[in-house]
Order: sequence, then structure tokens, then C-alpha cells
Amino acid sequence: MCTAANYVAEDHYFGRNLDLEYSYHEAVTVTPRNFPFEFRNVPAQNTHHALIGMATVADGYPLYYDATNEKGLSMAGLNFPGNADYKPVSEDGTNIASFEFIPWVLGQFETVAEVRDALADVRIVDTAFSAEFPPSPLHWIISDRTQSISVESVAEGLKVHDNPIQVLTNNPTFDIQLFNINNYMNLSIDPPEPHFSKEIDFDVYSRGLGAVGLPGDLSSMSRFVKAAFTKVNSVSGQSESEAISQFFHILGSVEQQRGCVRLGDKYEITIYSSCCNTDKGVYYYRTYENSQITGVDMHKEDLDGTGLASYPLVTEQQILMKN
Ligand SMILES: C[C@H](CCC(=O)NCCS(=O)(=O)O)[C@H]1CC[C@H]2[C@@H]3CC[C@@H]4C[C@H](O)CC[C@]4(C)[C@H]3C[C@H](O)[C@]12C
Repeated sequence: MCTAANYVAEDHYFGRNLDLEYSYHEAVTVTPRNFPFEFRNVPAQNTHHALIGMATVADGYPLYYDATNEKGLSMAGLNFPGNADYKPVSEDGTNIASFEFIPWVLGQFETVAEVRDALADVRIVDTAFSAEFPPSPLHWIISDRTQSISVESVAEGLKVHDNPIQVLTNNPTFDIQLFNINNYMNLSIDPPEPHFSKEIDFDVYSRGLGAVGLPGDLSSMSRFVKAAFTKVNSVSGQSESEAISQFFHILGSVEQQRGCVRLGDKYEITIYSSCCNTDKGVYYYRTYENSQITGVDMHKEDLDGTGLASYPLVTEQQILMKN
């Protein structure tokens, strides 16, 4: 399970939790403008926007989980098991393999509006990257500073949904996630008014009673509601420090603590939480055991180069001892 969100303070931020019981050796990876992006069924992009994000690099190719380009357009792939339906390659249209979708979009576009137009012709195809990396069932959130869309390749075809909440989790399909929010319209950040009955004396005995009923479990539908409530009501200062702190707290509201979700002999955990300042091209992250924020600045790399720059995650706790 995962959760992704888009957030605007002075700058624009985009990030996600990656929740899983194992790791694919992901690393913060910068793809410079002249790294040749080859695609299986469409022409290569030999020169393109530079990207920064989290990726597994396999055979020299960055398999991005989430990324931002130098124009601030951002995108994340989240698990969508049972619903993702990739198509066979066909003669017509633009055939993009699921693992190519992030590079193909972020390599060439600057805004969500441009992506939406281009998607009219796109088919997400079932081509595997390799025998070791078969297609993963994913859906995607694509965001710029002003809006987000969710993209789902399902049995009926490619669905592009406006995402006014600017949050994505996992199953079920996005239309159902959005509809489910209706059940929570009475939740409030303010103290509740008694509507239950005039016969009963109610006592507002605690702060936060306005949001009683907000789900706290770790299922994907519950995380969608929890993250939505937290994000849309979020208030932060405008500084970088205040904004990224707030963003990590939004993601923290839906993080997975080891022990609460059992998967055979393992437990699901939030492997990393990321927060990219998309205006500055700085990718910040924390890991399950490292609460310190680590950053990688794409503009410190040679963005006119041809080679990937990859920074393995700092996963050990960094403790500042004071005596
Ligand atoms: C598993 C993760 C989602 C986390 C999640 O939701 N976990 C709940 C599992 S459960 O549903 O609860 O059981 C997703 C998110 C992004 C994915 C990578 C995208 C690039 C690449 C695409 C290739 O085609 C296959 C390998 C590849 C490295 C992918 C591996 C894996 O699929 C990643 C990490």
C-alpha cells in the first residue's frame, strides 16, 4: 500500500509513502537531459527534461516509482492489484509499457493539461521490462502546482480522473475512492454541534471531537480519507523547513508501523516517505529507521550530461547526542 500527495505552500511539493514488506534497492536517481530514454514501441527521447526521483536502476535504466521533472511536473506509481489491466501492443495509438510511463510523461511534458491531451492516444501495454521485472499492477497520480489527475488502465480502457483531493492510495478504483469521501462530509476541524437528539445533553469533553469517525486503520480506502482530511485542512508556514515538516506530517498520518499489517512471516512498513520541492528540484526523504530528513538536489548534478546519478538511501537512524 502507498499514499501520495500534492501540496502547495510558497513552493510546490509532491511526495509519497512507499509501504511494502521488502525493498527493491531503490535509490534517489537523477536522469540528466541527454540520457537516452529508449522506449519499446515509440521513438526514443534522446534529449528531454531532467528527472529526479526514487528508482531501481536495472541494466542502466531507471525504473522510477515516483519522480519530478525540472519543470515541476510530478508523478507516482502506486499499487493497484486486481484492477490494473495492461493491454497487448496494438498497431494504432501510442503504446507505452507500464515501466516506461513515468519517463515518457516527465521527459516531455510541463503541465497536467498537456499530459491529459496526450493521454487521449495512449495505451498502457503489458510489455515486461525483463523476466526479473514483470509488469507491476499500478495506477498513477500526475500533478503540477495547480492540479492533479489519476490515471488508471483498467479492463474498459485508460481512465483519466480529475483528482481534486490531490491524494492517491490504492484500491478500489479512483471513482469509488472519491465517492466514498461523501460519507465523511460532516467531519470537521471545529468542535461538533449536537444534532443527535435534543433529549440528550452532550459534552464536548475533548479537543478533536469534530473529526470523530475519521478512519484510523491502514486499509487503502481508510488511508485515502485520512490523508485527504489531513491534507485539505493542512496549515503550514511558507518557509522550506515549515512546509516540508508539514508535508512529512501529512504522510505520517497514514504511515505503517511494523506489526500492524501481517503479510505471511513479514509485516508491511513505510519503507520511505518522500517530499520533493518541485520548484527547486530537491528530493527529500526519510526511511523507516532514519527519521532524519536527507536531501538530494538535482541542480547540483550535471543536468546536460548523459549518465544517471544514483544516491543509495541512508537507512540508519541519525541521532544527535547532546552530552
Ligand atoms: C510495490 C510498490 C507499491 C507498494 C505497494 O503498494 N505495496 C503493497 C503490496 S500489496 O498490494 O499490499 O500486496 C511498487 C510501486 C512502484 C513499483 C516499481 C515501479 C518501477 C518498476 C516497474 C517494473 O515493471 C517492475 C519493477 C518496478 C521496480 C516496480 C516494483 C514495485 O511494483 C513498485 C516498487
